[in-house]
Amino acid sequence: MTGRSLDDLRKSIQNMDNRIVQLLNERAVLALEIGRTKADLGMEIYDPVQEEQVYSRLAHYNNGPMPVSVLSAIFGHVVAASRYLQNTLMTSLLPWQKREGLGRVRICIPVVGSERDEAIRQIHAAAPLADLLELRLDLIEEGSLKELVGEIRRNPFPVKIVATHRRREESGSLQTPGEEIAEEARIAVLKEAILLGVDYVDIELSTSPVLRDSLNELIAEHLGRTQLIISCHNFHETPSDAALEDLWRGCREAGARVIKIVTFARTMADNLRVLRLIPWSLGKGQEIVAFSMGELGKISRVMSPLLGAHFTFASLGQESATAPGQLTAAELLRILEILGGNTSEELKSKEGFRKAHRVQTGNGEAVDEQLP
Ligand SMILES: O=C1C[C@@](O)(C(=O)O)C[C@@H](O)[C@@H]1O
Repeated sequence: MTGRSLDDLRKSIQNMDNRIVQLLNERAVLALEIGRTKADLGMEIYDPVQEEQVYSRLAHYNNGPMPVSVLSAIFGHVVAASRYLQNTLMTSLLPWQKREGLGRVRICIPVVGSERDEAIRQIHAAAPLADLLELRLDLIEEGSLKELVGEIRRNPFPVKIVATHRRREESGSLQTPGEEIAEEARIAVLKEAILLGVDYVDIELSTSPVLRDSLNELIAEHLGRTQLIISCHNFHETPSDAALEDLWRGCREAGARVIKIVTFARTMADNLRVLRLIPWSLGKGQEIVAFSMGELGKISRVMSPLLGAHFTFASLGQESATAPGQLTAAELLRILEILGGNTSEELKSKEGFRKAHRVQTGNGEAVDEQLP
């Protein structure tokens, strides 16, 4: 016993909390500075090796009585907060969005870890970078849906949840005999997601109408908290304009809150045909996600949110990409930042960069281009 009164002890704790808040903010300022430097160097925000070093340094420094496991859990949030701030910094560097009055670019990161622990790791790594997390329930073999949803809700970053149990026929992977999950069982998982109050459930237009409608009915019974995404995926080509519009109409008639049309780009022009659907759909008051997959389709993943798509997909890392041509979230943010005209002072001062931006004036003189 120290002999100090409870009030006195609490006062000391309060002072200490205030100091911790101040230190956390000082740390946040440094993290933002690091974010800017990473952006200038074209580095990814998420750096697992560096994060590991933070934890081992702390374990080494720790003299107790705080157990290392608890300290690591606390710093897990601190590190995630830095990533979140760096991500916010990147997205706030998009001046044309302000000019055009467009909404913020929303990024959906799929969670695919086949083992429970890996799925949970991905949730915590992706949440600070994402606006939505897509639980790819067809690719997560272990872990209960309830646990994963709970894990997302408990993480400190506000992210919406998309529940997807992709039909084999539309997943881009080959069907393995005996592996296909019965349609009823697949729908049952999505129903569980609705009962858990996830924000979106994704169901393919090609699913039997009876099963599809049963999802919409359940959503209505639960006060419409969950939004139904009705999706179409074509891993081979981009169908004709008329066929794309037919797919759009099919999704609309099936009661989609958000229509999702994802095709494969065989030519650059395919991107234009898919992207055209976005302003066309928004003009009819219909939320939509539309882009093309594949190497040639990468550009459409960047363009679509700029045209007003409800969200775009990006992966946490290259190894967890769920579709051809999917960029990592860090790559996507970097491209958006570059497109936003934010060129760092350091880069601008480099000779090669200046040469590349030397322009001819009317009288033939070479001068540096005026950059934003
Ligand atoms: O439908 C989609 C889009 C996607 O296939 C892509 O191309 O990014 C990725 C999937 O995880 C998601 O369900």
